[in-house]
Amino acid sequence: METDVHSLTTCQMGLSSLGSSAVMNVDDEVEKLLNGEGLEVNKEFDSAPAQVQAVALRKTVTYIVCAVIFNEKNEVLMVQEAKENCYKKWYLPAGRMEEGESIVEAMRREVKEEAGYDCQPITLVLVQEQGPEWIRFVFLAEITGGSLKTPAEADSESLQAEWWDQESPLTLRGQDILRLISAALKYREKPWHPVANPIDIGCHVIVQRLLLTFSSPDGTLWLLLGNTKELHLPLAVSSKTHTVTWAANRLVQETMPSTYSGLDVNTVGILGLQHSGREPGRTDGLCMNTLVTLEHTWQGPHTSLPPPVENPRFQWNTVENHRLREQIQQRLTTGSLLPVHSLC
Ligand SMILES: CC(C)=CCC/C(C)=C/CC/C(C)=C/COP(=O)(O)OP(=O)(O)O
Ligand SMILES: [Mg+2]
Repeated sequence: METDVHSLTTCQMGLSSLGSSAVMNVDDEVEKLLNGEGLEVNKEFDSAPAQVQAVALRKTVTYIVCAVIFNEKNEVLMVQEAKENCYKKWYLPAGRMEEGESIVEAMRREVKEEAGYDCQPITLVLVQEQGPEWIRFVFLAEITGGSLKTPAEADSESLQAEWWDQESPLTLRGQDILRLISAALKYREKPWHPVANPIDIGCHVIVQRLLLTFSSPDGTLWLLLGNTKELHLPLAVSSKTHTVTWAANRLVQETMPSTYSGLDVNTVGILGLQHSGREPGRTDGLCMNTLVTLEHTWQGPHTSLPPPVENPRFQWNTVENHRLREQIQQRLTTGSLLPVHSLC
């Protein structure tokens, strides 16, 4: 027990109170992420599967983009599919990202091809993932030009587009889009998280940068930091066999193995999503900057403190900078973050 207390006392030196450049670096990283900015992805990861290979679009990863666009009557833009397996069924403008595209370019291309309109993103409203093989990016977007695709313009991309009042009967290609429409409508009615559009920073793998927090009952806020070279927010690479957000669990498992089974790791949402697809095979990855909470699943004598770190490459630090602490706590209590749904 003494070891625990000692290690925690050592760690109670706060970010700012240390005053070193290493700590300033973390404050700086946190500040940028809270502002929705990105950070370059260092190639040295803090947690990764045994083999880390660059992901390749359409080979090891499929990104799907999807747009929810409303008109002034709150009708939603729908497209009638031309593909054999869903012929004449209706869906949101959506499709697979192509090599060399950014996420926004892919979304705009799909809307143009399938619905006839030019558009621009308002914000991402939802990211869904089924592990690193399938990730779907859902935008709330608005029209900037073009015209509704008519049946006379039918081609292999779609048969036509229409505005749907969401009540008239319509044969849908999949019920999955109802959740996407609701997410976009909720944001349109009340923008409940800051605008979150992709940040143009390339990465070769699918990785999470973690703002991994522990909150003590007295209001102390702790961050788990990597300490190799300089203190930094940990980077956890996803593995093929799990959901993308499971990488946070692996990092906790590796860092606090004795207590892991009594801990709850919860990815609350995304602060920013980094991607640049310009160099196929080299920048097909992405980095999700996520806000994650760690909690004890039961309450006991020592559960007001973060679980002891058993791996020398990591440490807990308290957030001493008041402004940063309040901002993180506010984002945690209001849940004002881009949601990420892990579907398997
Ligand atoms: C993470 C997650 C929810 C993944 C599953 C998404 C999903 C329902 C995939 C199946 C359908 C699919 C491949 C849509 C792509 O759009 P499309 O078939 O319209 O592609 P295209 O326009 O490029 O032909
Ligand atoms: Mg499509």
